[in-house]
Amino acid sequence: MPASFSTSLPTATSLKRKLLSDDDHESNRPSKLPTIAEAGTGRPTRPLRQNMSATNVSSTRRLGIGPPPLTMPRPPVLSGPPPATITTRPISVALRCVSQPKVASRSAGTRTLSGPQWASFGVVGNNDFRFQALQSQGQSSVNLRTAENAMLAADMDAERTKVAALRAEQLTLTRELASARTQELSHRRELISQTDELEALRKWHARELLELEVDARRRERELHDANSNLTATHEDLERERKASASLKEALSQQGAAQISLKSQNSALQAELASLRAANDGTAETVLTLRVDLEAARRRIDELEAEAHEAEMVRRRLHNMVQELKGNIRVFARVRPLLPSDLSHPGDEKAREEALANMSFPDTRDNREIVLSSTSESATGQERKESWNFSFDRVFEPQCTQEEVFEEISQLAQSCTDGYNVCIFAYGQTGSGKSFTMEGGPTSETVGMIPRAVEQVFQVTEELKSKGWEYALEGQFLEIYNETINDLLGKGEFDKKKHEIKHEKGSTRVTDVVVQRLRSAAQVRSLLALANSRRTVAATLMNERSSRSHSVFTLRIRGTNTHTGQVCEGALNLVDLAADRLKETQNINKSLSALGDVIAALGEKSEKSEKHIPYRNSKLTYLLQNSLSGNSKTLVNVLNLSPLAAHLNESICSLRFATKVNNTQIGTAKKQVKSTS
Ligand SMILES: Nc1ncnc2c1ncn2[C@@H]1O[C@H](COP(=O)(O)OP(=O)(O)OP(=O)(O)O)[C@@H](O)[C@H]1O
Repeated sequence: MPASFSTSLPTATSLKRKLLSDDDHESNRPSKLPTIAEAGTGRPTRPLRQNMSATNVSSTRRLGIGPPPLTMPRPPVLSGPPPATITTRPISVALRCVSQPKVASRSAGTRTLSGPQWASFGVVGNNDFRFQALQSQGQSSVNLRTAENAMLAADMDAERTKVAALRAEQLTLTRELASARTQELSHRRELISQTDELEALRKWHARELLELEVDARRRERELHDANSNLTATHEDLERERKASASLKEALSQQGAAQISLKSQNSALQAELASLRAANDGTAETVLTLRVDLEAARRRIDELEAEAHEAEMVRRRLHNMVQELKGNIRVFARVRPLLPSDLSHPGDEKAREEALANMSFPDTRDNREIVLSSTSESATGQERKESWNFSFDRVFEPQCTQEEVFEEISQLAQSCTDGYNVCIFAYGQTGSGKSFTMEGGPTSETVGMIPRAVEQVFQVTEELKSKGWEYALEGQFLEIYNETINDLLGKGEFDKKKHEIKHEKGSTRVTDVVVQRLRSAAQVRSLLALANSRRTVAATLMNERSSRSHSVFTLRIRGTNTHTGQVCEGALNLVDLAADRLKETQNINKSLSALGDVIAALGEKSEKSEKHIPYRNSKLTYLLQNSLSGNSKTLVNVLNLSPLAAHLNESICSLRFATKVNNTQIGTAKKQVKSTS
């Protein structure tokens, strides 16, 4: 580890620092050496012999043996022969003799006088003698001193020689010391360079170690990746093994199946061979049959052409029949008595009393209705009255919707042939107009509008095979108080202004929804929507439903792709309102306007210049195109209440219907154009 490595090895810097500190130490070392100054004084601090032997040892150590030379004091090396034993004692003794007034030891020829002697000398009183003695004594001491000085000078010379020798030796030692220091310095430099080298090596090792660690980590990661790859591969392998096992299983099953197929194949091959043999036999038959088929196809084409011709004939005949029946037809329908008509539905007598006296004498053609009543005259006599009416058809209370529609369905066929058909339902309130036109929710009670639409779709579907393509459109309007409302619009009753426009033989009402019709089911949902809107409007305004007319218009445009013929027809299904306020006095305004238009149309067929008052009501103006011209067929379904209480109103309605029924408005002609 690099950390342990760095702690175990001293750094180069620390090592250098140590070496430099040693240098400083060494630089102080000469203080430990004997100083020249001391030697110069002539008073060496140590005995020379000792010094010399120490120098020798030191020299020996400098040559590489023993402890490091720089740490030990280095005495001067004496290169010369050991000096002669020199004692300073005689000199010091001589000097002491010179300085001292009395000399303790004298040569044998000298006599030393004591004090008492000097005293006795004077006492004797011979001054010359004493002077001579003293003079001789002085002379001898001068001589002595001279001799001693000569000896001292000789000693001094000898000492000086020694000092010079010592100085020479010191110089040599100094040089040696300098060379030793140079040597040491070079060693230290060497050591520093080695330390640097060591440091570089350590760094290199540290780098190497780091790289090795990085490499080791990378390898560890690679190993980990390799391990996970190996695991995934193991899993894949396991899956593959399983798949392989299941494939083997499937293969063995396929093998078994193949074997059975092979056997089946060989059986089939045998069968094929026999069939081929049979086929060869029938080839001739096939050829004959093909010829026959070709002849049959030609015959079919001829027959289809004949069928088309027959269809055209059928249409002509159908419409001739309709025309012969009259282009104004009136049906009277009496609704059954309802439980809601009676205060006590279970009471049979009350039931009989509630019912008006109605009879239907024409049991074969069902064309008659007879109403009768018994009243008391002013004289108190019983007065019997009866009213007999005859129409194209009278439906008794038990007649079903289907029976009523049978009479109308032929006219739906006429619409697809290009005729304009108007079917009006009218009668007093609660007589069953809505029931007749729209009907109930079940398939038995479905009214004339849904049935007629269904019929038209059915016919257009059948005529497709004869080259006819039809486009159907529907609109549903309400006329209330001479205002038109769109029952398929947004339900904004009596707010929007809709205008009736007659252009090129067709009628258009502005701003109303004209829905493209694709199925009878779609028409049913449109009728439900219109009814819900009418109900909402009726809830908001009382009596509205009995005063508003509804007009459902189905426009049919057919194109024959074979012949290019185009025919346009319209089916108008009108639920006429009965104004309760006026119905007791007269028929309501729209109905009377309709009666006037029909009457004028009847007169016009006799006098060609007759004015037709279409504009007298919104209803007649709206239906102008369907009422005028040669393309019209009118059906009036008069609904009657069975109640005795409504007898007068019923008679009134029956009279109006008779008036309409007696009108002839000319022969209807279909609207056929040619695109070519
Ligand atoms: N042929 C019928 N068979 C059974 N029920 C009938 C028949 N005709 C009418 N009804 C019932 O008589 C009631 C009144 O009929 P409907 O609402 O059709 O009269 P309406 O003439 O349209 O009345 P209004 O003018 O007030 O709208 C309804 O409940 C209806 O179901």
